Amino acid sequence: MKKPPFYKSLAFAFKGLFLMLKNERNFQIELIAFLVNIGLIGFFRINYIEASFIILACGLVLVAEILNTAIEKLCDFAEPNFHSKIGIIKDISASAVLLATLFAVIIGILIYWPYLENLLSL
Ligand SMILES: Nc1ncnc2c1ncn2[C@@H]1O[C@H](COP(=O)(O)OP(=O)(O)OP(=O)(O)O)[C@@H](O)[C@H]1O
Repeated sequence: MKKPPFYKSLAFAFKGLFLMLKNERNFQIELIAFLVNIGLIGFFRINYIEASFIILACGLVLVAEILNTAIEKLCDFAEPNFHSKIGIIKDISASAVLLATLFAVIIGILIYWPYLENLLSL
């Protein structure tokens, strides 16, 4: 099969992103969390390095959610009925999102804490 040109591959990827935005509730929530963080970065005037860590942590959660959704869809396609192996694959896939979220929360606490203390002590 002939490889599609680069711009078409890009268009397919954007189509995938659009489908995530339109159909996946968890992805929508995580995107809102990312936007809230962008607001907090502006509000607290967080420095560039710390802001980069927050953006990276949020980005990893979103990427993990996309991969988890792709694996879930592949599972549903391969085995539409209940199957214990499918359950294990889906649980492991979901654990990637959980772990990325836990690390993002830890990073958030470590970075925002001094700014919060500063705000509350004024
Ligand atoms: N075909 C299946 N066979 C066995 N267990 C399944 C199957 N489908 C789902 N499960 C179990 O139910 C859980 C939830 O699966 P589901 O596909 O609904 O994902 P989800 O986490 O609810 O994601 P989303 O909210 O994106 O749909 C899985 O982690 C798995 O434990």
